[in-house]
Amino acid sequence: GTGVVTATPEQGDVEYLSPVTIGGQTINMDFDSGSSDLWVFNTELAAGSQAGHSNFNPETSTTFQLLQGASFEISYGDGSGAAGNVGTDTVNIGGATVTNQAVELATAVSSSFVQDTQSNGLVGLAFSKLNTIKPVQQKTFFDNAIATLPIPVFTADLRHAAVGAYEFGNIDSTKFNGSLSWTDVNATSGFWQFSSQQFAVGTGPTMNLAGGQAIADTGTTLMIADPSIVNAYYSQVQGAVNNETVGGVTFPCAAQLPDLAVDIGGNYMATVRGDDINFSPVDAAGTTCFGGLQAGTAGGLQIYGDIMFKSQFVAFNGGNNSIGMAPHQ
Ligand SMILES: NCc1ccc(-c2ccco2)nc1
Repeated sequence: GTGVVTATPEQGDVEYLSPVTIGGQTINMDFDSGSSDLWVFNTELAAGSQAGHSNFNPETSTTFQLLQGASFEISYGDGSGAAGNVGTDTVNIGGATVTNQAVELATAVSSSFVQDTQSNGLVGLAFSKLNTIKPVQQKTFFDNAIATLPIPVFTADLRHAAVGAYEFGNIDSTKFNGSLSWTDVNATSGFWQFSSQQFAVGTGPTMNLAGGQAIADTGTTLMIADPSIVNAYYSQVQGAVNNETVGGVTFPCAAQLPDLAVDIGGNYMATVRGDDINFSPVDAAGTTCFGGLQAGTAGGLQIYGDIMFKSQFVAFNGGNNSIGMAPHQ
């Protein structure tokens, strides 16, 4: 069957939370197309870490089974991480159900996760080759569900400061304008990765980024692009500066931000709305704002995170390893 759940943004669109039912217990979690572990806050965690969270209780789930001797340990690009034990249980996401899903019970989580009491774990939706469970790697929810879905797809419909949705096994064509543009994905790295070699700032000329590669990552808040793109973009924004103290580019909150179009696999130019690149104020007065577009390393993998998803409806096809995109309806 299919499954559909809400995707509710935290304050400031920092991340999006969706209800997941594990062994009959419903817990709000962060769906992350940039990683491949499903781990959850739980009653095995130290009380101080559990405080304020929804904690899965494996003892009250009649379907939970410990996976003897299995463990996980994951660290993310933002320096956060989690580690712990592993079991299996029935996981139901909006109706799409997997009866023997690996559920990773964190016994240690980094402080940024503890402090984010809205989020109680991650559902990894990248390729299973990135799963960190040892000694035997386990599959993602999507990998386990895919054969039972009417079509081998999940979609992300993320919105600025509004409730969106994740859907499994169906593409809701009322959620986007026109037709989806499809692009082959290179799954070698385990990410939903595609070439992204051209870009345009506002109504300006199309510019080249030879060899550019990017991933579609719902678990990253911002859009991390090559410095050449970031410099070209903010050269068009009055008062934009690289603010070392704050850790990225800031500009006056009143600035008029141009749109940014980026190439998706040579087939489609995805336009990211300028308004969404005005991410958040850094000062109480709301005078200086932090950019939703920030620089990665030159020539490195670009990370198209939630800033892009707020402009584009995205379908992830695990049947033929492709990604479909179109502007939101
Ligand atoms: N890209 C994976 C990811 C997702 C969320 C988080 C996170 C840290 C604190 C709260 O959430 N870190 C990394």
